[in-house]
Amino acid sequence: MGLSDFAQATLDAPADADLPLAFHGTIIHSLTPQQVEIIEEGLIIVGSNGIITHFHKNLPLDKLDSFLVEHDFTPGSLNIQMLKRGEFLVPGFVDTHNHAPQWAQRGIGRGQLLIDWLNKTTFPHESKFKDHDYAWRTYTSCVKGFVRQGITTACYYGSFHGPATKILADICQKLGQRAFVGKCNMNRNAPDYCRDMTVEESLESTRDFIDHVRRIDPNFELVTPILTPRFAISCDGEVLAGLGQIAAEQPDLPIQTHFDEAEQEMEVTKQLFPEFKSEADLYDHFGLMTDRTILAHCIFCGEYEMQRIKERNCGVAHCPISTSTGGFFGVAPIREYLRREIKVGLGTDSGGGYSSSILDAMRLAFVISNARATATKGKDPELSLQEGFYLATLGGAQVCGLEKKIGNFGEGKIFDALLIDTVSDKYRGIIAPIEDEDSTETIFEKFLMTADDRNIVDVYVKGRQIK
Ligand SMILES: O=c1[nH]c(=O)c2nc[nH]c2[nH]1
Repeated sequence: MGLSDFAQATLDAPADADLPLAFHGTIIHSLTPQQVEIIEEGLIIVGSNGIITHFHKNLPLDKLDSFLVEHDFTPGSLNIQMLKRGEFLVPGFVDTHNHAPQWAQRGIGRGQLLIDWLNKTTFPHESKFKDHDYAWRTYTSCVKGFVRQGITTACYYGSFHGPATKILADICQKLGQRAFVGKCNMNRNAPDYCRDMTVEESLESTRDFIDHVRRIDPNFELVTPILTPRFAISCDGEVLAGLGQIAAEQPDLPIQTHFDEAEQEMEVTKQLFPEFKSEADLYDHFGLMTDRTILAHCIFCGEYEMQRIKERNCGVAHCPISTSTGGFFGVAPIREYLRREIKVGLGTDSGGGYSSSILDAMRLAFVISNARATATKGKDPELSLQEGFYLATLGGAQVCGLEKKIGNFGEGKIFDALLIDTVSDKYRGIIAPIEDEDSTETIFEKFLMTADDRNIVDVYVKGRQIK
C-alpha cells in the first residue's frame, strides 16, 4: 500500500507519543462466534486516552486524506501507520486461566494425575514465592513473556502469599498489561510450607490484597483483584463462606476456581463435601457462582451442571493444553457450551499447560474438538477457525465481563490490539510463507495456524504500546 500525502506529511513530522494513533489497512475481528469480519481498507483512530474514536470499515486510500481533513485532523496531529499487505490488526488475546507462579515450571511433570502433580511438582515450586526478590524477578519475566505472546488481558492465580501477589499486581500495572490477579486461597490439603495456616489468615490476606489493588488502581482500569479459591479440595467451608461474604460485600469482584477438572479431583471433593451433589451446588451454596465467575476446565459437566452454569451466567476457561497433556486426556464439551450460549474463552493454564501462547491453546482446542467430533460421530462438530479466533479474543473478553470494553473493535471501545506482520523478513520464523496469490483470508489462516510471537510485532493495551 502507498502513502497518502497526509500520511507522508505525518510521518515526516517529529514523533509525539501523546498524539492519537491511527492505522489504515487490514483489520480483523470477531462479531459473533461464527463471524469474523475482515476489513481490507479500514481506519482506526485511537485517542490519547486509549479509546477508539473513529472506526471506518471502508475507506480506500484515495479517500483517506479528505476523511481526515473533514474530521479536523491536520498533518502531524496523528501518529498514523499505513499497513501493507500481510500486516493487520487483531484484538489482543485474552488468557482466561493462568497460574503466574508456575511460569518457570511450564513443561514439567507432564503425564501426572492432578493431585500428584500438585504435590510433587507445583507446591514445592509455588512455595518459592515467599522470597520477594524471586517474586519480582519471576513475575516480571512472566508478565513480559505473556505480553510478548500478545496476551493483553490475563487472569492470573497468584500463590497463597499475599505480599508476592501484591508484587504481581504492581508489575502488571507497571508493565501495562490488563490483568485479573488473585491471591490464591488454600488452607488445607497442601504442605504447611505452601498454605494459609488459618481461616483468618487466608481471608485477612485476601482483604489486604484487594485493598492494595484498590489503592494502586482504584477504578480497575488495568488491574482487578479476583477472588481465587484454588478449588474446594484446598479450601474448607469456612474459607469458602468467607470468600462468598467478600463477594457479596464487593460485587465488582470477579471470582475464579477450578471446576469438574478431573475424576480424581471430583472424587476427593465428594468425600470432603458429601452434602452437595455437584460442584455447581457446592460453589453456589457459598455464593461463588456469579456472572463474574470463571470456571477453569469444566471437563465433566453433565446436564444439571451445565444448566446451573448457564443460569448463573458463569464463564468457562477452556485450557486444552493442560487437559490434553496431564495424566489423562480431558475433552471439555466446548461445542455444547457454545450451543447453549455459555460464555467460553481460552486459557494457557501455564504451567499445567506447557505453552504461554494463546495461538497454541487455540490449535490444541482444534485438536481436542476434532477428537470429540470423532468420538461423537460428528454430533459435536469440530470448532471452526472462526470459533477458535473468537474464543481467543471476544469470547475471552465475555468470560471476564469485559466485552463492552475490549475483545473486538468499535467506536468507544478500548484499543487493546495486536499488530501482526506475516511478511517482513525480520519477522520470518515458522510461519508458512505468504505467497503472491494468497487472499487476506488465507494470510489470516496462515497466521492463526502457523505463526508465533515473532509475528506479533506490537502489543497495545489502552492504546499504549507495551511489547
Ligand atoms: O491445572 C491446574 N493447575 C493448578 O495449579 C490446580 N490447582 C488445582 N487444580 C488445578 N489445576
